[in-house]
Amino acid sequence: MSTLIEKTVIMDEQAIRRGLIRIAHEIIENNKGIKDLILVGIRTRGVPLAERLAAEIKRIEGAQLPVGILDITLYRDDLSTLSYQPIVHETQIPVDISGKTIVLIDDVLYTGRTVRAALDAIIDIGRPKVIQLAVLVDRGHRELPIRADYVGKNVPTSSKEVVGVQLMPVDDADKVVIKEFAE
Ligand SMILES: O=P(O)(O)OC[C@H]1O[C@H](OP(=O)(O)OP(=O)(O)O)[C@H](O)[C@@H]1O
Ligand SMILES: O=c1cc[nH]c(=O)[nH]1
Repeated sequence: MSTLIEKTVIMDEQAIRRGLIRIAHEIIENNKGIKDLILVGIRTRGVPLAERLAAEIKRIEGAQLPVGILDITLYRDDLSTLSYQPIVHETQIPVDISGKTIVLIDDVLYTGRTVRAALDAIIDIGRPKVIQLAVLVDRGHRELPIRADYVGKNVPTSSKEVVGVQLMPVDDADKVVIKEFAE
């Protein structure tokens, strides 16, 4: 059996914090303010990222943006082939999304299939004016025509590697590591 071992820390607590501060500024600048913006975190670790971005935007602009939580489990394109029973968590979007600008937030962008599922989940709820995407790490290897509008760090990876994001309070630290399977 092969195990995943940690190879390199590519973002520590400070790098994550700085990346999120930059993304918060970019979101404000790109949208010419924060009117009609809703931040939506994709479970699992998109949720603490959305909360941190909302806190940063509040620090800059003085207003709290609505923060939603999206569970994409039922929208996965491999749902029918899973060998286990997936746990479906609740989606919570606190406001009407019609005509609004949604910033979807996730920790890692890889094949793009999670984001594809998130787009379907959002469009089932309502018809936003615009959907943008923010990710902490873009590691490449896309299988769908999806790109992020805001990226904390672009990390070229081999397909044998795994990017592991740890974020409090889900995890007991804030860091991003590259892991690889050991024989
Ligand atoms: O672009 P993709 O190939 O879809 O990969 C990216 C997704 O993979 C991870 O989620 P995972 O399914 O491991 O669930 P988790 O966030 O609950 O850990 C990560 O959090 C992204 O959501
Ligand atoms: O490396 C990867 C690929 C998908 N999802 C992750 O969290 N890490």
